[in-house]
Amino acid sequence: MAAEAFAPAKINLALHVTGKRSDGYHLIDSLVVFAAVGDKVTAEPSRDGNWHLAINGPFALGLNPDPSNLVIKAGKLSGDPPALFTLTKRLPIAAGIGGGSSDAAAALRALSDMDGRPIPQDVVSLGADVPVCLRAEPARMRGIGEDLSPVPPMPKVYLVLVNATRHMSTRAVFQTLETADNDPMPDPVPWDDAAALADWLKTTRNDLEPPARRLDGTVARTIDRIEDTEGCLFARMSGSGATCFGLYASEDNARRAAKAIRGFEPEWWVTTTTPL
Ligand SMILES: C[C@@](CO)(OP(=O)(O)O)[C@H](O)COP(=O)(O)OP(=O)(O)OC[C@H]1O[C@@H](n2ccc(N)nc2=O)[C@H](O)[C@@H]1O
Ligand SMILES: Nc1ncnc2c1ncn2[C@@H]1O[C@H](COP(=O)(O)OP(=O)(O)O)[C@@H](O)[C@H]1O
Repeated sequence: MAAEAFAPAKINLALHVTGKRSDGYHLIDSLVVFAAVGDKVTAEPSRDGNWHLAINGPFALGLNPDPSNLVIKAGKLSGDPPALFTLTKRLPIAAGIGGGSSDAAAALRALSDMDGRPIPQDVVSLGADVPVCLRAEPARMRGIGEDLSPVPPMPKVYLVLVNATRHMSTRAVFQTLETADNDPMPDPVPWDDAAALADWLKTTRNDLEPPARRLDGTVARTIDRIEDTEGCLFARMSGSGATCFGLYASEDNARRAAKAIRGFEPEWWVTTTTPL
């Protein structure tokens, strides 16, 4: 029997880099939320005993359906029997919104729903973002991504996600970071409304934004476009970029902002969404 799982976009509302491990991985302290926009992964039993992947959707052409795909890697980590996956790729690739990690987590969920197999233990071996993507709920993420703790509920907010459809290498952004030993994120506090969340975010950082801005000039342009829209309470880059988000209190403002940005930049990926 086939099983389907949603792979929501992951957004790092704040991301402090607080250290570096001896293996080169960085310690982070991040407020992560998930959005109602995302990919879809379907799993069904394989007829020939091999793992298979078919990819469709608006960003399908950017990916190869081969063993390097995180969906297949997740499947193999979960063990036999193999499955046939179908991935509907709606999120831009290498974009700082965890598309690959969220697909891997969705593949594990779909397999588990398909035949009851357990979710494997060592999911961080698939990618630092996979543990948080398996939970797919607001969280404070520490360590390299394996240390998760709950945060106060999100207030009603509207997000506009904007990507100039440029791939950004996570590895290159971490390598361009000047200082790894930075202050941790302040403890999250209950946020009454969108304005309170925006005010709190102003006391935080994304330490990967300065190196990403140095690597790709479209990051600054993307933030400028978002900040110029009416009702934008806060704008920042997510993860290692290059997707940036704008935060709004009203759905109308978010929709109008997305329309205005699309008008200026018709080639960019622009979407309105809400945190899950
Ligand atoms: C930066 C973050 C923030 O949520 O998100 P994205 O921008 O990828 O969405 C994540 O830490 C990314 O997680 P993920 O994309 O799974 O990274 P991985 O595949 O494990 O690592 C890719 C490369 O990034 C670097 N890396 C990644 C995570 C980390 N905590 N420290 C690192 O130094 C390493 O050079 C590694 O080889
Ligand atoms: N299913 C997948 N979706 C997206 N990227 C994938 C997938 N499988 C493997 N990758 C590779 O993982 C890398 C990171 O992609 P992605 O997870 O979209 O970005 P980010 O980590 O910046 O959020 C890309 O170089 C991409 O080729």
